[in-house]
Amino acid sequence: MTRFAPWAANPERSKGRLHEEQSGSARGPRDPFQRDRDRIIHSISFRRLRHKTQVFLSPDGDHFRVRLTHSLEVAQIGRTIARALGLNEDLTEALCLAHDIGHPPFGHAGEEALKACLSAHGGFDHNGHTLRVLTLLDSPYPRWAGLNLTWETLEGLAKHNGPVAFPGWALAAADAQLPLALEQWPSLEAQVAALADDIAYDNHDIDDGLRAGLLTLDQLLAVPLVARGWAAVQARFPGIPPSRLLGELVRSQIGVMVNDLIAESRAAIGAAGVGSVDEVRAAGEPLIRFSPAMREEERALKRFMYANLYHHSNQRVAAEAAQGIVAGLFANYSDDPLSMPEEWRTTLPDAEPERSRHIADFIAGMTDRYAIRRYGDIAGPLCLPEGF
Ligand SMILES: Nc1nc2c(ncn2[C@H]2C[C@H](O)[C@@H](COP(=O)(O)OP(=O)(O)OP(=O)(O)O)O2)c(=O)[nH]1
Repeated sequence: MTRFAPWAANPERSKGRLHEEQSGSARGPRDPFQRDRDRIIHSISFRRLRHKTQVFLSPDGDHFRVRLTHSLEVAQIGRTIARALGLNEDLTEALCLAHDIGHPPFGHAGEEALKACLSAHGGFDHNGHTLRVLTLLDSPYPRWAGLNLTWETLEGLAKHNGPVAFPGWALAAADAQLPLALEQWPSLEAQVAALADDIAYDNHDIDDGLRAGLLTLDQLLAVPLVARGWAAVQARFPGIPPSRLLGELVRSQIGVMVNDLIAESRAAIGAAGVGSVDEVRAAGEPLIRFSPAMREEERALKRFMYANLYHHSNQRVAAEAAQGIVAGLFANYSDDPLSMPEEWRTTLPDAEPERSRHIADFIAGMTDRYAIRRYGDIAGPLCLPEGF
């Protein structure tokens, strides 16, 4: 008897890997999606996420999220939703853990800078770069480049934001290697990973924003979802000082969003009558979703967070400095490739666009602190603005 609902991705029916591998029990009794999850956890690019920006650049404070802790929180939320809906938890977890592996140093600021550096050579985006890292750059195996993940894991990462009409350079290259049906919706496991991502950062960014002193509770109460949650928390804990209730506010808001998503998605799956993952892909709409009311409230929360935290003046100044570092590294390595480490300079292609892409691959793999160090080697000691 199968352990999964009929609409779940079933490892026994995986479409397989680009390079055939011997099955067998030599590496433990694990199915293909468990092995993908484990490959990601053991990869160098996953470990580097511990020093990559989530919101706060190269944070000094040990309590702020970075891409690694964010990915772990996404995976926790994703597994909860997957289990409630009878989905494959291992595939969901693999997708949640890997979804940000393509992020360059300094988060969105670093991404914008690399996009500009590569504007004449196909651009840069972190989702496409995730595929490039996992299919080409991170290569721990003797016989092929990349982690040789299953089709389902690559599909889910390629379509993290749904069907892709116009794949960017890196995604198109991965799709040419192993066609990923980019025009279709991905599995429900991938759809869960995408919304678990939103639930995680909507909430942990509130927590970090308050901790950093860039957000205040009074400001946040202008957001209807938060105001309702705060009233409920206060009613449950009368007489407790507000500072002791902030953690409870964030915790309970995650629960409210997760419960809404599970109820709405269960109803959507039932109404669509899908009986297989192929029918999920052909459904023509996402079946993992918030209720219309929660979707509106979540969008309002995001608008608030962009205006008040992500684009806060402190953040903007720090982001400009980060962009200067990434652009400076790119310009330096373009002019003087010999200043790259041996493994990068000896494999540098002569012709464009491969040459610039190679330099961008090196920079995108850097952690925040490594990028700061390399830039310091080139430009001398750095005076970084507040917010770094
Ligand atoms: N400091 C700062 N953080 C930002 C900015 N834009 C987004 N973030 C943060 C907020 C969230 O913690 C996180 C969301 O970005 P992600 O790359 O993880 O997700 P996004 O929805 O942008 O793309 P994705 O779903 O991965 O395709 O990054 C920004 O302009 N400045």
